[in-house]
Amino acid sequence: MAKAINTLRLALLQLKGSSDKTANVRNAIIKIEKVVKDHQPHLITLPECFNCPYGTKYFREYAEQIPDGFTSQQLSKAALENQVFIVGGTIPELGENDRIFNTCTVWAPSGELIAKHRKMHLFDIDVKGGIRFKESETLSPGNEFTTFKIEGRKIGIGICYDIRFEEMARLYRNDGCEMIIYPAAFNMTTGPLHWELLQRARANDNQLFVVTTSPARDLAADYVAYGHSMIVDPWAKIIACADEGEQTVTADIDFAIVDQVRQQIPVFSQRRLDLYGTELK
Ligand SMILES: O=C(O)CCC(=O)C(=O)O
Repeated sequence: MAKAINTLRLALLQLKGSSDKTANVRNAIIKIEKVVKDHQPHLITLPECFNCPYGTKYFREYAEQIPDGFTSQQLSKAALENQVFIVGGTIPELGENDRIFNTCTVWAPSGELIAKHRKMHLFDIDVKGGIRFKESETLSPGNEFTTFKIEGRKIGIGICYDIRFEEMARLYRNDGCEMIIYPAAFNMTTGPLHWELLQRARANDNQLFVVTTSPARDLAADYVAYGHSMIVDPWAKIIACADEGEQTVTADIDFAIVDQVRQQIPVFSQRRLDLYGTELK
């Protein structure tokens, strides 16, 4: 069996979106080409809803089939031409029975679709004086956990609100993941309160890397994203963080840190599984 790599170069593309799908996808492709030329990453991540405005009234109009739709085809081509893995943020997916999902695709350097995650926990909240959002008005939830391997390292995928559900992250840890990637778009109410906290909590609880990629903040948009795409290591240290604007963040992920933390603070083997547990149904 091939030996797992220790260092993974990661690039997060915090992209500014617009209502023009073709322009949004083209912007992503240009930024992919540039970061590959400048930094040669193994893996590139894109934001939640990077090809459309984030809002329930937009999802059906922008929805595409996967992998036959325009955005999938462009990401597949970009992965192949640039010889890079791409976690393609999310797009509204037109699925079976005319249902729409908020879906993340993962592309290998061969151009092949190697994983697809449909957001499991829909973002339905009503914070008085803050934000009301109800994805379930137009979206259906996914029912599958999603992992993929890159150079021998297992990575789990969640989407934005999924990060609030610690059981999901724990199940990924139980399954051997060393990183969880969440394309995400927090907002100006919950972002300042919970964005960093949740990432550091999931990283600390499960002793793995947590990676988020947000759209850039656009004060003119219906939904103003918080930005601050981030990489948190298994000690819960922030090792890279964007500001609010359109920005590319790169970092070398040292997987040896996963083993160090797990050996030095062995909470995983110290859990009282005789008294409690987190099980996949
Ligand atoms: O959980 C939050 O506060 C934000 C979640 C969100 O924006 C999303 O799921 O798209």
